[in-house]
Amino acid sequence: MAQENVNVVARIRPLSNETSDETCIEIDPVSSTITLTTNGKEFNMDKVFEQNAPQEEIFGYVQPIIAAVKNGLHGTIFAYGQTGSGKTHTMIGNDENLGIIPRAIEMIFNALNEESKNRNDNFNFNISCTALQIYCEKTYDLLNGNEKIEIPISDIFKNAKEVEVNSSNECMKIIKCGLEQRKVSGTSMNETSSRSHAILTLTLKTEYFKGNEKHERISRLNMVDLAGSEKRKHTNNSKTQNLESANINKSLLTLGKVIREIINPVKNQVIPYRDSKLTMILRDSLGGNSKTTVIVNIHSNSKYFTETSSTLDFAVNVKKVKNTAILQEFITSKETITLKVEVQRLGEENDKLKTELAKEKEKVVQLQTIVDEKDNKINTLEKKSFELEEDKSKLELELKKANQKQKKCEAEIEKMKQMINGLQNDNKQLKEKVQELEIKNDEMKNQRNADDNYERLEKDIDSGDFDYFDENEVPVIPTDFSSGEESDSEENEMPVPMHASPGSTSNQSNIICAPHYRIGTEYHGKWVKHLYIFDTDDTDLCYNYTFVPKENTFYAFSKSSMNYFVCYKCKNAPTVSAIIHSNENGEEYVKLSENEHVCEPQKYEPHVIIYEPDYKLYINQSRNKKVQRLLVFNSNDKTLYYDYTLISGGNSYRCNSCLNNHNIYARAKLATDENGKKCCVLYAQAHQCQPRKLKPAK
Ligand SMILES: Nc1ncnc2c1ncn2[C@@H]1O[C@H](COP(=O)(O)OP(=O)(O)OP(=O)(O)O)[C@@H](O)[C@H]1O
Repeated sequence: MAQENVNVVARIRPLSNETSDETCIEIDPVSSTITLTTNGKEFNMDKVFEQNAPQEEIFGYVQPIIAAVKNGLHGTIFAYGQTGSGKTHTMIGNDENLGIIPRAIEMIFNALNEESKNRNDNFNFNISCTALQIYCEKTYDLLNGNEKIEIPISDIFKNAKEVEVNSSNECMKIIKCGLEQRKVSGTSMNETSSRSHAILTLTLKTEYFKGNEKHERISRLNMVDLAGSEKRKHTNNSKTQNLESANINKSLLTLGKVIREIINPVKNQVIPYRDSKLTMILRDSLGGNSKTTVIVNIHSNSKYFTETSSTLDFAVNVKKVKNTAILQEFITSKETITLKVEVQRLGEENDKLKTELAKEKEKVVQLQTIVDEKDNKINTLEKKSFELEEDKSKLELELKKANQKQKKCEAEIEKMKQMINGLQNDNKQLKEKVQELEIKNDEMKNQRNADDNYERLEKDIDSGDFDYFDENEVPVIPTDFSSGEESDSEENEMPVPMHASPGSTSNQSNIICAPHYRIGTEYHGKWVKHLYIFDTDDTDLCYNYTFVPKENTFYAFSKSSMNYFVCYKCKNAPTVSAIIHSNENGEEYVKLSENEHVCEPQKYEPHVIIYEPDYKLYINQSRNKKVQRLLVFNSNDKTLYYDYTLISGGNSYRCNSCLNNHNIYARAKLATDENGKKCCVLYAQAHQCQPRKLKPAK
């Protein structure tokens, strides 16, 4: 573990085609000395590569570092120099002139593959790479989308993405890809000027077994392409480029300062590696555990004399830095390995258990939450249950009271029912009594009427005012009862309706003369006039027409003008017009136009047939007018009779027993039955009147 100085080589870039292309240095290749022609200052290097030195030659010079890294030592190669001096050309190069980085990668893979083939001690290797850039004092990961990262001083690669690579091609592809994201821009001094420091690191892990021991080596090769320093006076940069330039110069100044302090340490003063990101990364490479080669690139044009002088000063200083490269090998016995494996296994198991424990804890927390929620629910339900119990007790109390009330009410209802029954019975009895009394009253009234009638009748008969027909007499039919004159008719019949002579002017088919019509009035919610018409040939038939009041003649039934009727039976039939005329004898008749009226005439059923000598027809002169009455009684015992009064010229009679019923009228006619026996046939429409006892039988 001997200390050794940082190896410093100078590479002079070819002069450009500038007109004032005059060099400011002289080179002594034997002593590797560069002399500034302007001031004669000499700078001794470990090696000087002149303008035409090919890339292979430069690489050939740094190969020992790469070999050392392959064998387990840390190594660093970095290029330093003013902008445009050829740093990127030296480190990366191009497809035709590969720089140190692609050549180093290829060499490492070839060497390790070769070694792996040749050794028989279970030699194994693994290579990974990282690529960072420092731009304006911030670090970015070129293999991870140029993401900005922090680099802790304890482990500068901690946050960097480390990509395992299996071949030099793969490795170069990845690195090229990363470098495409590097900050590069065209400046007045370099069309492809790097505006950031690029740090590519290969990490090599090798292992082999020797006896019971496992030998592990972990070494790193840092290859750094620094951004170039530039003087303002030689540039015509943009504002951004000037800012970049200021940052580049600042970090390079810090690098120079760190190097000066390494070579001239101040007692009790730490080397200010932390002053810049670059020095933090190069900490091991400068004064630490690394074999380091610095390539100072020089643009020898005399106009860059100051920059060249500064670069050579840096080179001389960095050359004084001493490093101690330590073999990064870790030897482990099999037991230790076994134990390590066991420890690792236990660690993994522990991790697994920790994960499971965390999951279980999470479950417990979830369960606890559920339990808490349930507890809350239970509390709420208990509270509700308690409240419901209270309500239940209250309701039971109220129910008890209500039941008691209901019982009382039921008892009262029972009492009232009994009372109602009693009252209903009383009511029934009273009604029955009332009915009885009403019947008695009616009977008494009837009896009184009958007695009056009978008395009057007997009186009439006794006084001789009362004529009657005997069975051989033909009654005289009055034509005008109001006039009180008797008819001269000598027909041997009871009052029978007859045809009137139609007027000579009338061509109507239905012309009916008095007394074959009758005008009656009925009450159906309002008073309605009826025209009853009898057929003289068949006294059983009757037409019943209802008067239809015409507009402006409301209820105005007139004998002198046309009246309109509808058939009572078929109310929908056409209107029938009727006018009452008088013939030359002064008899009234009805002239009826029965337009298309096909209704069947209503037939009266015989109500009673009275055989001789049981009927009598009287003409009563009482009450200042002649009244024709039909008295019908049993001639044997004189106990039963019907008492009818003739009320119209149509041989119609009203029952004297039910005077109030206007709808009831009767007609009588003398007839001979099939045995030739004379009789009186009495027709009565719905006449329900019972025969009355006139006089007790003698
Ligand atoms: N030794 C060389 N042989 C041929 N061409 C060279 C050599 N050195 C530099 N050049 C050319 O000079 C130009 C600038 O070189 P390069 O970009 O490598 O400089 P740089 O130091 O990296 O500059 P910066 O710091 O601005 O990035 C490039 O076109 C490069 O090809």
